[in-house]
Amino acid sequence: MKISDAYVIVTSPGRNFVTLKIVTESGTYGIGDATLNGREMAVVAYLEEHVIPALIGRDASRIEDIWHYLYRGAYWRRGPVTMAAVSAVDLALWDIKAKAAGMPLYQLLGGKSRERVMTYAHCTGRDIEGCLAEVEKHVRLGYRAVRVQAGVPGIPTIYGVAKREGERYEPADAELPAEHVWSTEKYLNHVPKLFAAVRERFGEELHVLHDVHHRLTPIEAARLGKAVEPYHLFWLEDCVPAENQESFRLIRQHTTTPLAVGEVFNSIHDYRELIENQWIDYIRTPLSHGGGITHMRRIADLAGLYHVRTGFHGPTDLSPVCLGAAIHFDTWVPNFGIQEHMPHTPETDTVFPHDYRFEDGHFLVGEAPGHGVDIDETLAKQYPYKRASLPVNRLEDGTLWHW
Ligand SMILES: O=C(O)C(=O)C[C@H](O)[C@H](O)CO
Ligand SMILES: [Mg+2]
Repeated sequence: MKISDAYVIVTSPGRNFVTLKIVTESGTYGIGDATLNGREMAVVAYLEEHVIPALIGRDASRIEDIWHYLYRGAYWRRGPVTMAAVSAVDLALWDIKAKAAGMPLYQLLGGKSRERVMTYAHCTGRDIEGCLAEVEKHVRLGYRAVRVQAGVPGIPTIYGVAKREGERYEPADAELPAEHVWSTEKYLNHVPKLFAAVRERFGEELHVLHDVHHRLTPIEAARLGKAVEPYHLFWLEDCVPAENQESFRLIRQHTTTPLAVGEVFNSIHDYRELIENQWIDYIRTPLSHGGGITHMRRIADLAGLYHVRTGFHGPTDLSPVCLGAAIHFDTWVPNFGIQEHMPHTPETDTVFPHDYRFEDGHFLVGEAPGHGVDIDETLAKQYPYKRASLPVNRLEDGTLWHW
């Protein structure tokens, strides 16, 4: 199964996506997602200049060897650009292997551990009432789990909240980074009221999640975790920037609120202390940033030893290729927790035909050989790349903060 061709497709059906296609001599091909939101073209250059020339002629069935060849061969190791490129190759090769075996990917991984994959929806509002209206809508659509984010009085633009009621939230909305303003005190004083309102309106059973998006210090995160314990969140996500894994020791000492982390991680080494010390409850790294199936299953296995479960990142900036592969992984992985779901635009869904389905708050895996997602290359050409950046955050006095 020699690799005879490989190329990158950049398309922007509503937002930018980078897709790697690997073709073998027999004509069987696989595709992988290489999208790194706001830094897309860095991965394109990495793949075209450094990876594709080294792939041609290699045996596509040797996934493990190719993974180590690309990881060790770069010498520099890890990092989001390298790992997005390695992930795309890995996803495309698993797609090829499963197609060659005539099996859906979950079968190659070890078969089904569950019938369906629970997913959570994004519910956002300019204020608490607006957010509750979105929760109501999503509960009616069948979701058992919702992520709630609401505007905070005194903070003009905040992470996770769409500009207008009913609109989709898309953070990479400007060519150069938009500047937002952040106040920790205003946020901390307001946000527990949101969870109180959700519990009062929707009762105890609904799973409620929230993303702090890296904005607090450890002691502030501890205060928030403690304050929201009566509302028993499914998880509190990215409550602090997590480069310093040790900071989770302090948070954990103070609160029983479950913690999720890792959407910006790309290696098992980013997680080791967090998992081994049982400081977190959910791992968030998507397959397209964490080294593909080959590396993410090692992280999931390590996590499983410590009762830590998966809760893969699934915003619109990961393409349907990543989501499709994730649904296979979620269907197999023994320590599954939940899968994030932010629906793609109809244009994106047409550029990437797929066989996964959403039904009653869950994803159902498809039975097509491979990961079940393809790309319509002719249609993709109609949506050229547009530069788009994620925002930055400043404190009210102008100090640059975490976005
Ligand atoms: O979906 C989430 O949990 C996010 O935090 C989304 C991120 O802001 C987004 O992926 C940044 O590119
Ligand atoms: Mg997040």
